[in-house]
Amino acid sequence: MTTTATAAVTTRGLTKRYGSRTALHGIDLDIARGGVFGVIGPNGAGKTTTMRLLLDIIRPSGGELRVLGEEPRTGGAALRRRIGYLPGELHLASRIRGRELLAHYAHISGPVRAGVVDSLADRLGLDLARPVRSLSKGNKQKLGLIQAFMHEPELLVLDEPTSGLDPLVQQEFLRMLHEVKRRGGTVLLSSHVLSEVQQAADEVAILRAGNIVKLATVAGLREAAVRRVRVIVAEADAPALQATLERVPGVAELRVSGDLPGTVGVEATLDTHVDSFVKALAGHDLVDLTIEEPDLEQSVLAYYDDEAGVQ
Ligand SMILES: Nc1ncnc2c1ncn2[C@@H]1O[C@H](COP(=O)(O)OP(=O)(O)OP(=O)(O)O)[C@@H](O)[C@H]1O
Repeated sequence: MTTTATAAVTTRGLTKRYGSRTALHGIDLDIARGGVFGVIGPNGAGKTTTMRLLLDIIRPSGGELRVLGEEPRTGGAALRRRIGYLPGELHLASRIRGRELLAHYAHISGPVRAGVVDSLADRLGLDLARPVRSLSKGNKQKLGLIQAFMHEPELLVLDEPTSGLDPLVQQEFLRMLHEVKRRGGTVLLSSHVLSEVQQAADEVAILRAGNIVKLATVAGLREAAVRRVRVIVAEADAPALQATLERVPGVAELRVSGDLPGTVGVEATLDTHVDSFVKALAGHDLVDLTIEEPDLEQSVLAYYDDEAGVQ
């Protein structure tokens, strides 16, 4: 397999079968270093399976896989120390305190700089003196995040990282991701929640039933997403305006109405750049123009659909 020295993760034809069930149907991924890569998809899409393969918790049934230039199967403890991992399901039932548990993890993950654990606990609002088993779901998740981040690994693999976190803590988590990026680290995170991926990630893979159905930059998704536009035009000829706007590429659901005296109302959806639509209105006297934020959720959900084409 040809891998670039800079790739954080490369997979080719990565396949995973559990008995007769195929969870991953040969996926190809290239995750460059120094960015945040999001994997989204419905339940059972294969997000957790992909992450567990990267960590060598499970082994592929076929295909090839490199993580930080190494094969997870042979990378051993040395490779594991370069990665921070937050599993999707944390089982923390121990009587020991958070601080002791993190000290135990630090033996496995490798050196942790002085002050890092306290600083992370402070930022996330976690009391490290409490027994782990007495922590709420959200506080357990914070402990999981600290153990993933504390040794400042080159690659963070985070399975549903914000699950159970309140919005303020989520904001702090986003700042932590930006800091990882600034120091040249790479983050791979999975989520059900598009808004989270949208805020955090540069690129996304949409997984469905073990296949990648879309690979895109978040900026590209936004550009291709449908926006709703509303315009009020003064003193226009409604049928003529309708005819003009119908010819604009990417316009759909067009409604032109002259209900109010002296003005014409226009509503439409746009699935391309707003430029040609706005230019088609030039020469008219606009009373109001509203272009809504693109509805990314809607365009991503379309890929969850059975009809969506497989890339
Ligand atoms: N240990 C296992 N044994 C058998 N089948 C499994 C096992 N783990 C996962 N699967 C199956 O593999 C498929 C992918 O599961 P996976 O947990 O990777 O999906 P996911 O995208 O993480 O889903 P979710 O969003 O629900 O966490 C599913 O059909 C699941 O039932």
